[in-house]
Amino acid sequence: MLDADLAHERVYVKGLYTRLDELREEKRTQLAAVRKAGAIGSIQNISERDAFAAMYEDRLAQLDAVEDRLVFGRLDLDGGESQYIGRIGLSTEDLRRLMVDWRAPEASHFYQATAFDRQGVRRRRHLILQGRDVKAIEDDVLDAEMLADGGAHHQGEGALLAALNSKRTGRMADIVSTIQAEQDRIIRAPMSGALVVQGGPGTGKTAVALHRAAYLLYSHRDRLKSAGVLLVGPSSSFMKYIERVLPSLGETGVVMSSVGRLMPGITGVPEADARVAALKGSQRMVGLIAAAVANRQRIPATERILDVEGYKILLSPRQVRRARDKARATGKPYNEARNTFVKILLRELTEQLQSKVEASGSGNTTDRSYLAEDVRQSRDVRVAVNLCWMPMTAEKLVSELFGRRSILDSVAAGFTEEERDLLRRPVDAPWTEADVPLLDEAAELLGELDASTGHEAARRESERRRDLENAQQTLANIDASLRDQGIDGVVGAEELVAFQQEQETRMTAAERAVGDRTWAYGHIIVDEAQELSYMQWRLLVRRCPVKSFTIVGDIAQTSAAAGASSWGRALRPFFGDRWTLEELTVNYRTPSQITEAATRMAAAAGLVVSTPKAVREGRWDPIVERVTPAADGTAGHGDGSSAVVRRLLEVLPGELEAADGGLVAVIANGPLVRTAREALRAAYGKRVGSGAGSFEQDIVVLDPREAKGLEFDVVVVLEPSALLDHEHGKVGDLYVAMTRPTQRLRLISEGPLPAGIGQVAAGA
Ligand SMILES: Nc1ncnc2c1ncn2[C@@H]1O[C@H](COP(=O)(O)OP(=O)(O)OP(=O)(O)O)[C@@H](O)[C@H]1O
Repeated sequence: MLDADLAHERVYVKGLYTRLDELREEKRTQLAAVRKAGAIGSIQNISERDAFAAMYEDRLAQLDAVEDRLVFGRLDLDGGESQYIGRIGLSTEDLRRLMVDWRAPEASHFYQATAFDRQGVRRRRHLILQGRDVKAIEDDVLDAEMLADGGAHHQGEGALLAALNSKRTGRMADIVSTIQAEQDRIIRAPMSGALVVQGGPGTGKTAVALHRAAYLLYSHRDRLKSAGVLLVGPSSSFMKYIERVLPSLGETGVVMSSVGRLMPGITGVPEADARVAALKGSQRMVGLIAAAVANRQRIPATERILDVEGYKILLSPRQVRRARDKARATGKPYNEARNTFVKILLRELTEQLQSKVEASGSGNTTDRSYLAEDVRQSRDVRVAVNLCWMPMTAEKLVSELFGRRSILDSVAAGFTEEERDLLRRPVDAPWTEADVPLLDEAAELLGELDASTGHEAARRESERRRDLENAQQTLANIDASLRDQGIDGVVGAEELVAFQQEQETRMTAAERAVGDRTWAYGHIIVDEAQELSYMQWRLLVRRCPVKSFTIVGDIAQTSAAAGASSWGRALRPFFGDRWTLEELTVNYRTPSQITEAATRMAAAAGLVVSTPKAVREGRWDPIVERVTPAADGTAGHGDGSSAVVRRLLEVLPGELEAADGGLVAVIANGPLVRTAREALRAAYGKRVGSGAGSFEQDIVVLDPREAKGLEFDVVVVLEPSALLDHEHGKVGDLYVAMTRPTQRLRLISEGPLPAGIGQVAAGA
C-alpha cells in the first residue's frame, strides 16, 4: 500500500513536470516565432520586437524558477477529490486543473486545516522531492474515520523539522511547503491598512514578509500591477541574503531596497556614530530642513541698483518680499514656487525699464517683449534674483547645511552647540543612511529643479502611450506575418492585451519606480522595522500615501540608536491607532537550549524580550567559557582579545566539524572583529568572509549589526559582555548574536560573563 502510494505520486508528479516542460516549450516556440517574424522584415521596429522577446524570456524564466520542488502537497477532500498544491497553478490544455497555486484561496487549507478544524480536508500529504522524483511522502490524517480505517499512513521526520535541520547556505530559502498556520494567516491578511507583525527571533518574520509579498502580488495583481510593491530591509547584505526567495516563488516584480538606498541615485553608508544617527533620525529634523529651505530665500537688506542695457533700475527689499510672499502663497515646492517669484520680479523690473526707456525718449518703447528679454538676459538681474531665491537641489541644500558652519548656525537656533557639532560633516563626505531621509525631506520641499517638470512628465507619459500603440501595431504585424507562414494563433489578441499590461508593469513597478522618488507604491513591506527612525518612517509613508503596509520586526531586538522602543510610539505619528498587531510565537531557528540561555541573559539584563517557544530541541547545550588573560602579556587591545582569539583558534576546528559543511559565524564588537578576522584568515585563508554579504565562505566574522536578520549553523560570540556594554549596542546586540544559530552556540569571554549565562569549564 505504502509503495503503491509512492508509485502513484511519482507518476502524478512526473506528469506535472511534463506539463511544465510543455509550457516551457510553448513559450520557446513563441519566442522563436517572434524572432523569426522580425527577421523576415515584416516588423518595422526592432526594439519593439526585442520587447516581445523579452516578455517571452521573462515567462520562460518564471517557468524555470519553479523547477525546484514544483509541487509539495496534496489534499484529500471530503468530496473524494484530491488537489495538488505547488508553486504555480497548472492545467491541462483543455483546462483541467492539475495543480493549485499555493496562494489560491483553496490552497489555504493545506496550511490551516487541523484535526479540530478540518476545513473539508481528510488528509494532508507532504510530497518530498529530490530533483523531479518523489523521495518520500508524509501524511497528516485529519479525519478520524480515515484513521480508524486502519490504512497505512506515511510518517517521517516531519517536513518542517527536516527543513529546519537542513544546513544553511548563506542564502535564505523559501518556506512555501511548510508555512505554519499562524504564519499563513498573516501572509493572507487583507492588504489595506497597516499590519504589524511582531515576533521574537527566528519566528519567520522575514520568511512571512517575503511570502506575503508574493501572495499580495498574486491576489491583488490588478491593483499592484501598476503601483508595485516595495520591500525594505536593513542593509544591502540582508537584501542579498533574501534576494533569491521571491524569484523562487515565481515573483520578480517586487522592488527591493535597503534603507540606505531609498533615495534614487544615493547610496547611504551605515552611520558610524549612534548619536548622529539618533539626532538625524529625530522629528526635530523636519523643522531644521524646512528652516534650511526657507533660509535660501533672502530679502536683501538694502536696495540694489541693477544694470540693464545701460539703464539703471532698482530692486527694493519691499519688492522682493512681496514677490516672495506671493510665490510662497502658491503652496508649491521651493523650486517650482521660484518660477512665480522670478516671473513677478521680472515683470516689475520690465515695467521699470519701460518707464526708463520711455522717459529717455529713445528706443522702441512699444515692444515690451524685447524689454522683458533684456531684463531676463541682464547679468545683474540674474545674480540678484538668484541671491534672493537660488535654484537648489536636495544634495546641495543638505551638504551645505551640515558642511557650512554659517548656514547651520543661522538655522539651527534650537540645537545646542554639541548637537550642531554632531550634525556637522565635510561637504564632500559620503552620504549615510541617516542622511537619506533628510535628503528626501529636502527634495520634497524643494520639488523638481527643472521648471518644466510638469511638461516633462506629460511628455514621458505621451511617449509611453505612443510606445504601447506602436507595440500593438507591431504585434498585429507579427500575427499577420505568422498567419502568412501558416502559423496561427501563436500570438493572440488576449495575449496582446496581457502583454501590454505586463509591459506596463515591467516598466512601472520594477524599473520606473526604482528611479522615481515620487513613486507611490501600492504596498510597502518593511523588515526589521524596529530599527527605523522617525525620519525613515516619514520617508516610507511618503512612498505609499494610501498607507498600505506590512511592518515586520521585533521591538526587543532594536539596536539602532534612532530605532523604536515601542510600536505604538513609533507608528502613532503616521498611522494613529489605525494599525493591527499580529504576533508570531514559535521560534523555528534556534534550538530550545539556546533560546532559553538567550532569554535568561536578557531577563537578567532587564530587557523585555519576546520569548518565542522553540519548535525543536538541539543536540548541543550552549557552551560558555571564560579564558584567562594571556600569560605573555600580548593582550594587544587591552580587551583580552588575544586570549579570546587564541581560544577561538583552538575551538574552531571542532565547531567546523559540528557545522558539517554548514556555516560558522564569529560575532564580536569593535576592534575584536578585525583581530579575529585576521587571525582566522592566517589560519583558514579564503574560507573566511569579511562581514556580511560574503556567505560563499564557510566562516564569517561580523558584528551584531551585520548579523541582524541572518542565521548560521554555528555561532561563536567573542567577549559577550562587550556586546552588552557597548555604548549604543543595548542588550539587544548580545541577544541578537545569541539567537542567530540553528545548531550550536559558544561564548568565549575573558571579562566577566553577563548575568544569567551559566558557565562551563573552558575546553568544554
Ligand atoms: N514554516 C517554516 N518552515 C520552514 N522553515 C521556517 C518556517 N518558518 C521559519 N522558518 C525558518 O526559520 C528561520 C528563521 O526565519 P526568519 O529569518 O524569517 O525569522 P525572523 O523572525 O525574521 O528572525 P530574526 O528576527 O531573528 O531575524 C529561517 O531559516 C526560516 O527559513
